[in-house]
Amino acid sequence: LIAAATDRENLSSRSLLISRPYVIAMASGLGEFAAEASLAPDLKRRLAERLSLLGLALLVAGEALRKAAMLTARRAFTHDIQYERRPGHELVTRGVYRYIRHPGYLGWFVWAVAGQLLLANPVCAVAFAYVSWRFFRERIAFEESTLRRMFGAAYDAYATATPTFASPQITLKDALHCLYVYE
Ligand SMILES: C[S@@+](CC[C@H](N)C(=O)[O-])C[C@H]1O[C@@H](n2cnc3c(N)ncnc32)[C@H](O)[C@@H]1O
Repeated sequence: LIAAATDRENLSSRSLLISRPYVIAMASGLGEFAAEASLAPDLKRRLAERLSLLGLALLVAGEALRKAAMLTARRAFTHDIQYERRPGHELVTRGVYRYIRHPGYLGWFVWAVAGQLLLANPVCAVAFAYVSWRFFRERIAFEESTLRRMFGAAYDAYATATPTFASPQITLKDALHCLYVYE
């Protein structure tokens, strides 16, 4: 509905973001839930008591952040990464984009992991976090190379002043190394 309201011209069934990897990921989540609930129901209940409320809160927060990003960027929030600057495509640095680069991706990331916490699925929660973090790290690196070409020094200044969550410069190995060194 928000995609229809903000960028009706480019609306298609692809706007629903339902791809093969997405269906496989969701099926894995349901599979883990069913397997654990039938093999170890008590453990699953205890896990759910600890994780489900947190999962629900994060699910709502992630979804709200993504919707806020779409409503802020409007027509700049295209489904596919743009290679060339379209007429009217301005650099968005207001609203949620003031606090973080790629709030839409962060919202999706939080929403995806939170769904698995809500289901009390430890294996899929870790797997979703790892796979989607890697995916966004690569996508952000590519998207930012196009944004730098389109907006030049203005994008450099924005990127210097505003952090992002899956920095193209930091790998998971680097992040774990920092945790190990500074713990
Ligand atoms: C699916 S949208 C995702 C937007 C952003 N990465 C986010 O997570 O909120 C992808 C399009 O957004 C555009 N885009 C990303 N950040 C932008 C910004 N700060 N200002 C203008 N356009 C942006 C890119 O050119 C790309 O075509």
